[in-house]
Amino acid sequence: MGMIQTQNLTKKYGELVALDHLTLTVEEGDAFGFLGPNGAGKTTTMKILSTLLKPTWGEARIDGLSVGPVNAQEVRRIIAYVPDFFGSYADLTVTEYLEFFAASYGIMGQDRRRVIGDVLELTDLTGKSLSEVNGLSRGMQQRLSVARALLHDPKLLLLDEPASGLDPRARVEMRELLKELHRMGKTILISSHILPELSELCNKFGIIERGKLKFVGGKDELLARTETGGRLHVRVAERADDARRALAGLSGVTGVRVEAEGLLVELEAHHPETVGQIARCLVEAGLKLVELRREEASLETAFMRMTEGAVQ
Ligand SMILES: Nc1ncnc2c1ncn2[C@@H]1O[C@H](COP(=O)(O)OP(=O)(O)OP(=O)(O)O)[C@@H](O)[C@H]1O
Repeated sequence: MGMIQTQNLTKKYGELVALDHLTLTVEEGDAFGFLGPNGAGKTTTMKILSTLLKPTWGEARIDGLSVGPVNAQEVRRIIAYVPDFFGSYADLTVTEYLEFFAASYGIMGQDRRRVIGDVLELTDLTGKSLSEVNGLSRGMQQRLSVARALLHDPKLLLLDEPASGLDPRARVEMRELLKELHRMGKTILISSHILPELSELCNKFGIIERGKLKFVGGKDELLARTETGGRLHVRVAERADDARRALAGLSGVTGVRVEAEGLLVELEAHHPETVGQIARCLVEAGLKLVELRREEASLETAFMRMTEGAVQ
């Protein structure tokens, strides 16, 4: 049984079909990257899953429970929704803000103090507990949103573009936090329109465009679906020229260039086994392999091809 299961989930805003028969399963423990251009239907999906919006048609289940008015309270106990905006909270301090939400979940007294201490530590905000929420940086506000979402110890986190508007350092901090939550066993559904943003965290991806699911699968499957294979960065301890000669003859390799950082290997098509063949070839040639890395940009290309850049 999946942690999230949708069946023909459809949402219309008047004539506009924002979500078109979305059938999707996210297993318990997955970090699922939900990708799509602006207006694809990601927020609509998350809002339906978090009981905030009624579908026009179709069904969604969370941990086996049908999402709807009957189970709304139970579903809300299982999930946490982190929207892509942070509201304004007058002059509340970080602790007051968390106390407010903890109280709304019925967490009281000693428990409340302990839980708030725990989520502040996890999100690295302990030092900010007395600061005013409105004075925090955008990165800290996003982490505080996650802290708030964790108060009731949900099984499933629904995160709508949590990295949007963050500077590079804050993005890294957010990513590390989400990786930690995944390691702790939380199931994560995270949306973004930037693929490299998710490629490190997620074990599964779904691509949505104009409300329709275009693809579901792992990173390798995503790459395999595209026409060109992409590029690999290969570094050997020494004798880069010998490595170039050895790899140039390999089937599936269309070009090898020696660059300042190492070798750039162009592949005809992506097969997961090509990477293994390259490693074996270098080792058999007596070369010391230091690094073998797929160029992330090729994932970006995969995404562009898959969605054809069409936006509503
Ligand atoms: N309340 C609404 N009324 C009318 N149309 C809406 C409403 N909410 C969303 N839409 C439309 O539905 C479509 C899907 O929107 P949605 O916000 O789900 O997309 P998204 O993938 O989350 O995009 P973004 O990356 O921009 O947040 C868009 O065309 C949007 O304009």
